Amino acid sequence: MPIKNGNQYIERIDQQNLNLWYQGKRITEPYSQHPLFSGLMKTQAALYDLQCDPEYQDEMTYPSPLTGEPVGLSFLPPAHPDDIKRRKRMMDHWSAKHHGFLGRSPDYMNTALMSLYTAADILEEHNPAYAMNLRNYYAYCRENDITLSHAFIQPFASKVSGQVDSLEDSITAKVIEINEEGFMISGAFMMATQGVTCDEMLVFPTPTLYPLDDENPYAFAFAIPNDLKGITFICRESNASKSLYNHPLSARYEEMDTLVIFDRVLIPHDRMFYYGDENVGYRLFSDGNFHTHIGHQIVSRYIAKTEFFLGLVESLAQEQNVSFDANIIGQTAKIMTMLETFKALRIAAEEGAKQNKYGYYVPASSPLLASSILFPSFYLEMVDMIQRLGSSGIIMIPYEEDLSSEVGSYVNQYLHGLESTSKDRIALFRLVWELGAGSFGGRQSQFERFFFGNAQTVNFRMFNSYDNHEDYQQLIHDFLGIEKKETDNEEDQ
Ligand SMILES: Cc1cc2nc3c(=O)[nH]c(=O)nc-3n(C[C@H](O)[C@H](O)[C@H](O)COP(=O)(O)OP(=O)(O)OC[C@H]3O[C@@H](n4cnc5c(N)ncnc54)[C@H](O)[C@@H]3O)c2cc1C
Repeated sequence: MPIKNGNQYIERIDQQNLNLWYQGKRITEPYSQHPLFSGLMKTQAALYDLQCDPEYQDEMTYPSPLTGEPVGLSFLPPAHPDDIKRRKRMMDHWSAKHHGFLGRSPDYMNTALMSLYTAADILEEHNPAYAMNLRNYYAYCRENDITLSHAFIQPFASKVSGQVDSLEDSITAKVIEINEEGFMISGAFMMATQGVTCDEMLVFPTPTLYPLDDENPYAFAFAIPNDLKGITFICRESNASKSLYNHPLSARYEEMDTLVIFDRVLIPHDRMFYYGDENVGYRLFSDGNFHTHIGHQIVSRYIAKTEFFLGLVESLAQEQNVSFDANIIGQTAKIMTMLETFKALRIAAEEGAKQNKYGYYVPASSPLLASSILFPSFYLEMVDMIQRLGSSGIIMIPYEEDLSSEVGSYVNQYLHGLESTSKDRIALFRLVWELGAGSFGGRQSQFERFFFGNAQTVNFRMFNSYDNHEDYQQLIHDFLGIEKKETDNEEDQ
C-alpha cells in the first residue's frame, strides 16, 4: 500500500490492542474513540489526508522506487541538491497545518528512519544481515506509510544501573537472551511521545559501555509493532479535551507521552539493526547525519510555531488595546527578528548542503544547531510575553457552557472587549491560557527544552560541528603577534 489517508491511519491504530494503562486502569476501547486520543488522532488523520489531496500530492509524495506508486516525500533520501528543497516544501505543508504543535507529525520519524537508512552501508562491516534488515525495514515503512514513534531515553535509575550494577542485576535495557526466534529484551524507556497513536516504535537506546571484551548487551537498535507480547505502555496525566472552544490546543494537539516497559519481549531477528558494539550505534547516528536531517524538520516546526506566536501576540495586543505601546512593539519586533533568523538559518543550511560519502545531500549542520540552541529559551520568552499581555484575562475564562447557561447574560454583559464579543474575547484568552499557563502549555515548554536532548548535549553538538577551532585561535594570535602555545595533542602528533 502506498501513502495512506486519514481513515486508513485511524483504522490501523484502532486495530491495535496494546497493554495500555491510564490512572491504574487498562484501556481496551478503540483509541480513536477514547477521549485521551480522539482529538489528536483526528489531527493526525488530517495530516495524512493532506498528502492524498490532489492539490498537495505532487509536493508531498514521490513515486516509489519499487512500484511507482506515490509514497511519502519525508522518506525521500536527498540524492539531488533539489531534494532538500522538496523536503522543505513537504514539511512546510504539514507544519502549517499543525502550527508547530505536533512534535511527532509523521515527517519527524520518517526523516529519522531515512537518515539511518542512508548510512546502512556501515552495517555491512558489522554484519551484512543487519544492513539488510535496516534497508528492508525502511522500504517496508515507506511502502506501507507506517506511523512510527521512538523510544531512546531510559529512566534515571536505568541509565545509572548499567554502569554500577552487575549485568545480572542491572535494570538498564538489555538483551537477556538470543535464541532461534530472535532477541529477548527487558528494560524501560522513559518516553515515547505518541507511542500509542503510532503503528510501530523505533527503539535505539544510548548504549551503556560494557567493560568486558565481549558483545555489549546494552548496545542495540530495533523496530517493532507496538502490540508485541510483553510490552506495556503507561500514560502520563492527560490534557486531552473534546471542546475546541474550551481547549483549542489540547483538543487538537495533545500528544500523549508513555513510559514503555519491555518485559522479556522477543524481537524477531529481521527487526534488529545492530547488536553488541556500541561504536556501530554511534556511527549509524553520525554517518546517517541523524541530527542534521531531523534538524531540518525541526526548524520548519520552529518557524510555524513562531508565526503562530506572532499572530497571537498581535491579536492579544489589539484585544488589550496596547498594539502601539513601545514595549509591545519591541516584543513584537523581537518575535519578527527571531522568525527571520530561523528562516535565514534554514536557508543557510539548505544552501550549504553537501554530498556525504554515501552520495546523499545533507544540509549544513551548524545553522540548524544554532536554531536548536536559540529556540528553547526564546520559546519561553514568547510564553512570558503572552502571560504578561494576558494578565487577569487569562485566568477569568468562563467555559463555553457558561455562555449558554442562565449566567450567560452576565458573562456577555461584562467580559466583552472594546470591539469584540465576550464569546470571541474569551476564545482568544482561553487559547492564551492553554499555551501560557495551563498544563498543555507546561508540557509544550518542557518539550521544547528537552525533546532534542538536554541543553549541554545540544551545545556539544554545536561545538563539535566546528572542526576549525584552531583557526579561530590562530586568528587572535596573529592579530596580537604572539606565538601560539602548542597543545598536548599537537605535541603528540
Ligand atoms: C515532553 C517530552 C517528550 C519527549 N519525547 C520523547 C520521545 O518521544 N522519545 C524519546 O526517546 N525521548 C523523548 N523525550 C526525552 C528527551 O529526549 C530527554 O528528556 C532528553 O534527551 C534529556 O534526557 P533526560 O530527560 O534523561 O535528562 P538528562 O539528560 O539526564 O538531564 C537531567 C538534568 O541534568 C542536566 N545535565 C545533563 N547532562 C549535563 C551535563 N553534562 N552538564 C550539566 N548538566 C547536565 C540537564 O540539563 C537536566 O537539567 C521527551 C522529553 C520530553 C520532556
